Amino acid sequence: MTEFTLAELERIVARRAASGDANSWTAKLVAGGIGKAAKKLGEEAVETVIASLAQDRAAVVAESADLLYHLLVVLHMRGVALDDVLAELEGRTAQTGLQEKAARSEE
Ligand SMILES: N=c1c2ncn([C@@H]3O[C@H](COP(=O)(O)OP(=O)(O)OP(=O)(O)O)[C@@H](O)[C@H]3O)c2ncn1[C@@H]1O[C@H](COP(=O)(O)O)[C@@H](O)[C@H]1O
Repeated sequence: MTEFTLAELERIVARRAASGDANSWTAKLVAGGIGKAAKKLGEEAVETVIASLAQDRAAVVAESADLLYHLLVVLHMRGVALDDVLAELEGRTAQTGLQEKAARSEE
């Protein structure tokens, strides 16, 4: 299992966004503005849907990776931390009372 985390990718995105590096896709996306970045995110979402409907596992993995990366870029541009999203998800889990059950089933 990989040890790579979305938190790590979030930090990379922040670093590359600020780099101004002409070779950086992240810097290019950020320089293009939220409209273009959000449109790209939408395209990646659609490509993920198409891949999932085609039952193409490799494509689902690749498109999901594109989707998560572009989501992190848009979150960065909007000043939303990944932690805020995770806290929202955690809150929903707590609401349904499933958090403890999930933890127990791992024991
Ligand atoms: N995870 C990604 C990542 N996923 C996708 N992409 C880029 O997103 C771009 C768009 O993807 P597409 O599939 O749409 O490919 P495309 O050829 O541009 O297609 P179209 O424009 O024709 O639609 C491509 O240039 C991909 O390289 C990514 N670019 C960067 N990262 C991460 O960000 C880090 C920093 O990258 P740079 O900012 O480029 O230094 C990298 O080390 C990676 O960890």
